[in-house]
Amino acid sequence: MEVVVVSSPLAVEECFTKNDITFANRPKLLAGKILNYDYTAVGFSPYGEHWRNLRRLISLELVSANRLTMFTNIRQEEVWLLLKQLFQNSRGEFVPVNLKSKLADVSFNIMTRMIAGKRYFGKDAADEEARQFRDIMSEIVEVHGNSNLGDYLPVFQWLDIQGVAKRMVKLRKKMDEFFQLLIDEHRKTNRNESNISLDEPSGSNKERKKTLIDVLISLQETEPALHSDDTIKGLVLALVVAGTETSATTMEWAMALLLNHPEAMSKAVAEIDAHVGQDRLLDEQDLPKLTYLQNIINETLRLFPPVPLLVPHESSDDCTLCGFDIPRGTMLLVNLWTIHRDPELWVDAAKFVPERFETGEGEGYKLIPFGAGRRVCPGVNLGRRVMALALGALIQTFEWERVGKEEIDLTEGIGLSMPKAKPLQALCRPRPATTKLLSKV
Ligand code: HEM
Repeated sequence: MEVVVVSSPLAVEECFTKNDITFANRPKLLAGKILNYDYTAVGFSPYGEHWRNLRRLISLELVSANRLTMFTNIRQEEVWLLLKQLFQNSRGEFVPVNLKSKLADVSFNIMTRMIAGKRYFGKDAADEEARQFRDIMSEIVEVHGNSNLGDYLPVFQWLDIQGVAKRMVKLRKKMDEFFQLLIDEHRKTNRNESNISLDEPSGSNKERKKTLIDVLISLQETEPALHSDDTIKGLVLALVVAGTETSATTMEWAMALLLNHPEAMSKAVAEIDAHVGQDRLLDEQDLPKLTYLQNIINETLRLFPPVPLLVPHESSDDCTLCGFDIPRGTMLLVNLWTIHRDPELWVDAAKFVPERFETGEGEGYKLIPFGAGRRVCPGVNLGRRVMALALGALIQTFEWERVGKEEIDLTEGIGLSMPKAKPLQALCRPRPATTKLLSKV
């Protein structure tokens, strides 16, 4: 397979405007072939029209305005739980916090509660089911994080010298059984509870919740072909793979950058104090007013995009790109990392300057951390909400400091979504002005 790497905004624009239909496919990479093998509707699937069904389901059933509202309290509760834990640990003093794992817990628990009404991460998620899910997730991250040579050099496909294919086959079986049990459990509970309202907001962890799986099972009755168990499993897989690590790593990078730039942190705190105050916790309705906070997130996504080459695309037909002939079946990689740091496109490209977005510096195809065109990330609104809510709440209520005097090391590591090489540790203590507020959470 030929591979084309694009690293200029003009070429990106041509890919996702003139050639958007041609590049709407995904190549048959090993991860997609094996992990999604049985799931004919899976989003990452290159096959036929199936990805359209997955995107339709995500748009309508998870990230539509209605559904985002329905799941608001899950996002809010998970953020509050994090604040509560930090508050209890700190007892008013600066204490070290492993931010990487805390932010990952929030991100994963929000997603698994929306999907299945379950919390699988954190100290209180200690049962066997939670352990199994965490094992599956860490294995997915590991096998996806390491490139598979066979995807790029066909001779290695036969040899499987990295043993990736064997591991994936095993992992698929484990995952399939886990997700099937989850669906069966929901189906059984739904039968026993004849009158659950699907639009009723979800409650706390102890209550019966209306989850994405409930919604899909009910749709299965009316349109079985579009909502088979395989479709549901494929959707769950796509969401936990695509929608958790991405947000968690971005929040971790954002906190690392803020710790290295205390002036930006102070500005963000001042903005929150001005628009929200110190007598209540910020909520999602405050987010549109917090433009500096949004700029911090954009600047983080510019410097550390969690999907730095986008998910690979494939041409379904011959086409031309910037005057070059591109044959059908070519893999397209978009090098966002290079575009986002190109000194020809950005002033002080390597520096963390959230203010640059106040003057419209990121317009056009220069900043595309969520991709573009018809395969653009469908979770952009959800991801942005979760990140802004969690970061805003952490900044509003705690003072943050580096563990040592030296700057936080910003070296990138290897993983599913460009993680920090060294997990972020920081010191935090409640802000005097918000201690009373925290004690009520
Ligand atoms: C910081 C947060 C996130 C970032 C930076 C991000 C980024 C991306 C990127 C770059 C792509 C590939 C686009 C392309 O190939 O053109 C993508 C695809 C995808 N994202 Fe996200 N994403 C984030 C959060 C989420 C969330 C919260 C969800 C959950 C709904 C999600 C679900 C997906 C899915 C299902 C796809 C595959 C779409 C397809 O193949 O048609 N993402 N994301």
